[in-house]
Order: sequence, then C-alpha cells, then structure tokens
Amino acid sequence: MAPIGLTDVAITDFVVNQRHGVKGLVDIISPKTLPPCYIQLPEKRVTTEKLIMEAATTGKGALSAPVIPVIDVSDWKNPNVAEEICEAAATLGFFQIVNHGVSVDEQNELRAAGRGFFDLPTEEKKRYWEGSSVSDTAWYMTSFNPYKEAKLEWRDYLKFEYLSDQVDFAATWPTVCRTPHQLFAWTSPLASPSGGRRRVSTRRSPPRFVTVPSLCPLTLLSPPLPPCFISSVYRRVAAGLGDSNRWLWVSTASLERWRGRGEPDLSWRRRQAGRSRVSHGVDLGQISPGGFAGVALRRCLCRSGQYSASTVSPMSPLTAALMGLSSCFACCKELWLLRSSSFRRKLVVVLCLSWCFVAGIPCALLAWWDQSPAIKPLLPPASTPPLLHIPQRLEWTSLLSMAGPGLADPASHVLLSMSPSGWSAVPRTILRLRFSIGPSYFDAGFDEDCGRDEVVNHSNRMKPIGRKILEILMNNLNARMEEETLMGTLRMNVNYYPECPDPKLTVGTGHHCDINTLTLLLQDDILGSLYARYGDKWLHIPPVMGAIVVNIGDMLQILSNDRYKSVEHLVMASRFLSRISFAYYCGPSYDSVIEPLREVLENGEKPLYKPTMYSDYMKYYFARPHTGSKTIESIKLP
Ligand SMILES: O=C(O)CCC(=O)C(=O)O
Ligand SMILES: [Fe+2]
Repeated sequence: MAPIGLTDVAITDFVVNQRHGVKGLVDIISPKTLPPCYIQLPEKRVTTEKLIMEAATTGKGALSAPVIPVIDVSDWKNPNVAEEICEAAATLGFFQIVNHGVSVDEQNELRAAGRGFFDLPTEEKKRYWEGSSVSDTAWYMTSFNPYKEAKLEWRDYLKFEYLSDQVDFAATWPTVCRTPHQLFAWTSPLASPSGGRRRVSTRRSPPRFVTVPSLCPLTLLSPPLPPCFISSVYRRVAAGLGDSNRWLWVSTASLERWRGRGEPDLSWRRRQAGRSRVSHGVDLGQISPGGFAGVALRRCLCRSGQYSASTVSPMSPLTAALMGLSSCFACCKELWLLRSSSFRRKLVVVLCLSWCFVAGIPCALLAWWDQSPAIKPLLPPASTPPLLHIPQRLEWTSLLSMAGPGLADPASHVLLSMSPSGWSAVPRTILRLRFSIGPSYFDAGFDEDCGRDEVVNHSNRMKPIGRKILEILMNNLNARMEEETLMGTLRMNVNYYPECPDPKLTVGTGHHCDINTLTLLLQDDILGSLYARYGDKWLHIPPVMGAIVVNIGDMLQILSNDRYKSVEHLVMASRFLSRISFAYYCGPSYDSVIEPLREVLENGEKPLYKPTMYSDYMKYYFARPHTGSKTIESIKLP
C-alpha cells in the first residue's frame, strides 16, 4: 500500500522527475510501506527459498554448497594465485581478493567520500542528474533506467568515467568526492586491533556498585525533534533526519568538552559528510570497567545514514540510579577474546554495548522503548524487568526474552549462519537490537592527513590490480594482454541503497551481468546484500573485511568464447541499514570490436558470438531495464 496521499505517480515524480532519488524518498517522505512502484514481479525478487544458505560442510553424505573463493594475492607471481583466479573465472565468475595493497583506511576514505555525495542536499545532487549533468564525466541517477522500467530499483548511483588521457577530467566532479575529510580524525577506541587502552576486566568478584554523580537529569526524548538541554546543538543534528528508531547517546560531560574546545558547531554541521558522532560519556565508562575509559574524550564515529541517529536522545542515569559495573564484562570474557577477527570484534562490541544498555540504564532504555512505537513490537510488554535494579549477572536468556523473536529476513539468516559457533542463541537478539536501534560503535578511525582525491585515487589503486588479473586470465588463454581491448575504458559506479521498508518485495540492483571485461567491487559490511546466480539459486557473496570482489563481465566471456563466465548478480536492500558500494569497471575502448579471440579458436572451435563494437553493446544494455543475461544473448551466433 502506498503511503497515505502518495500515489505511485506522485512517488515516481518525486524520485525521478524531481530528482530526489530513492534516498530523498526515504529521508523526506519516509514511507512505512514499500510504494507499489518498487514492488518487483515475483520472478525478480529474492526469497529465502531461492538462496543458497548453507555453508559448505564436509563429511559423509554432506551437501557441499559452493563458496566464492577468497584469494590471497600478496604474491601475484605465485602460480596458485593464477590457478585459483582462472578456476573461479571459469566456474562461478566471481571471487574475492585480499592482501591486494589497498588498505582498509583507504577504502573507508572512499566510503566517506561516496556517502558525502549522497548526503548532499537534493539541490546539489540534482546538478549531476544524468542527461543534464554539470560534469561530462560524472552522472547521478536513480534505479537503473527509470524511464524504461515498469518497476524501480531501490538504489541511487553516481557514475564516474576516468579519462586518464585528459589532464583534469575530474575538475567538475562533486567537490565532496575530492576534498580531504580531515574531520574524520577521531579514532574510535574500539577500532584499534591492538586493544590499546581497552583493558577488559576479567574479574569475577561481585560487581562493585558505584553511585554516579548526576551529570544531568535523564532526558528521554521522542521524535521528531527532541526538546533538550542544549537545544542549539541537538536541533542541528536532528534536523533533516527522518527515521525515528535510531539514537545517539550523549552525555553532558562530553558535550561540555566539545564546547570547551570550540568544536561542536563545526563538527555537527559537517555531518553531511557522512558521519555522526557518538560519545559514550563518562557514565558508560564507569559501568564498563576499563572497557570504555576515556571514551568521552576520544569520541567514536558512527556512520551517518547507515547507523546514525535520527533522534537525539541524550541519555544519562537518573539522579538516583545506581550504576553498577556491567556484568557483561565479567561474564562475556570469552567474547572479548574473539576480537582478533574484525567481523567478530564488531559483533562483540555490539554485544557488549547492548548489554551495557540493559545492565546499566534499564530504566532509561525501557522507558524509551515503551514510548517508541517503532521499537515496541520487538518487546513483549510482559517481559519488562523491574527497573532501578541492576542485576549482578544478567543472563543471555533475560536479554533474549526482552528482545523478542529473532529476525526473519535473509540478511540476518545469513549472518547467523556465519556467526561463530556457540553464539547461536545470542546474536539473533543482539542483531535485532543493532539493526533496530543501534548506531555502529565500531567504525574504523580515519587518517588525519587524508588529503587525496579519494575517487580519482581509487582508480589509480584499482587499475594495476585489474591489469594483473586480466594478464593472468589472458595468459591462461595463451593470448596477449591488449590494454586497449581489456581496459580502454575505466568507469565507476558508486551505488547507494537506503534502508528499505520491505526489501523482500524489491531489489537494490536488479539481476544483471556486467557488460565490461572485469569489475572490481568494494562492498560494504552488510551481510545478505550481494548475490550471484548459481543454477536457479542465488549464492551469497559475504563481505570480507578489506577484500575486493572481482567478477567477470560479458566482454571477457565473449573474448574467451565462454571459457570465462559472466554471471548474473543482484543486490538486496536492507531493512535497517543503508549500503554503499563501489563498482570499478574495466572495459574495452568504445570503438573496440569484440569477438572471440583468435587464440581460443585455434583448434577449430566455432565462435559463439558475432563481432560487436563495444559502444553498440553499451547502447543496447543501457536502453533497457536490467534483464539478467539477455544482453549477451543478443549477439549469440545460432
Ligand atoms: O552494489 C553492489 O554490490 C553491486 C552493484 C553492481 O552489480 C554493479 O554496479 O554492477
Ligand atoms: Fe554488476
């Protein structure tokens, strides 16, 4: 059902003609249900039955599901690397590479630049609308081809073309993608793998209860714009943010510090660059023995849009509240020890924070939960525990019972199937909390001096990687690496998928094959997003910290006369998180004529495709909605 008063026509007009994009729809109109113009035909949707869920298992009689290989390319000369790449290219059409030399920090800078663009006001973004863009090499668009599609896709995107033979081809690009993000100098105390200041108490002696001097009276506020004690600061943060089920936790103490340093105005205003701040304040420091000490000064980052607050709810203990050492730090010792892997570390951090919420300020949180219609359905009212009592040990079960049933959507299913063994009973609940209300407390810190043009720089980083992979693939065909044919055009799509009211009914990016030679994709850390075709099912391509996803495009399938596979893939949106991805496309130069290579036909093999100029192929593809693998079929020889 369309949101009241908004017909499909009005929504399409708003999103497409008025150029607000689907992000504008979410930010400004916030439909609670999916507008019909986004409801895809059943065959285009991804349902749980169409997913390959099981990880490969071994042993007698076990079914072995395919897994997208993660290839360590630290030594490109290692023959195993070439072998694994060629094997993946010839079978699944997808693989991931790690140790490729592009650091996580660099990737995060790029993400910040990308989010920076989508966080710009519509008026600014509109200037780049495809067809009338102020730039010859950067175009902004929504869906895929909204003028031709019966149903829209839940995505906005910004396309770049790298014309490395022209000196300042990026001069007209949105500045937000070019300027340094020096504001992201805060280091998350949770992000350093060394542990640094984070000492985790392992003592199991009875928790020491302390009385926290009142920092401020509890201020629990509900959307849309909270009245609050430092309204000038909060109003600025809250303005323009739509969704009501997110929040920030800020203590007066830390705010005072910011003010003392003359910072708040500047920093809050810059949230458009894709960041919001979360300060845990001294109160959280006190209930987490050592765990978050000093956080008030350091501050954490959380990604706006993906995790940010839309309502600022400054929470502090009630004057009379007893604050106890959060029992989670004692009883979850083993979880902290799992910090060695980043994915696990993230989850652990979320677990502990969620725990703190419950253990440390039950009254505040529960009262807020109670008031919030968006959260209420998650919490069976009968399970509300007594307030003002801080249990010495809070068992997982009590947390489970408070949070209600687990998530049902594919994303969480996948996440659960990947969670470390032994957590099976826990994450479902915590994830619910995270997906529902939790800002991210685990974003990486940013390099203070990142004064580069992130998007331009990305091409400089990706191009040699693309060249190495293409060289390997060509060698394997006994063919030469023709730069012009294989990487004569270099383009990038920055795809933005906002939170979606009903991801199961729509798609983020519809099923398609890439038309180029090779795509190097940087995806986000949201599970259950990217899927590749495997038979009549979809195979999940899980985010791997720092990895680049590589996939074969149609041009390579044609050149190799079907030895390498260009495989259909799609993206699902997420109910609670926005996602950003960067697809870097290597392709032939526009006037290259592509046909099966002489080298692969040497033994008398018949060519499967007719010669086609790349620009004609592109025209065919971009003139239609996403249609799976139909583009390549259009040039198949009988
Ligand atoms: O967003 C993604 O992960 C993939 C997008 C994609 O397939 C594309 O841009 O070609
Ligand atoms: Fe793609």
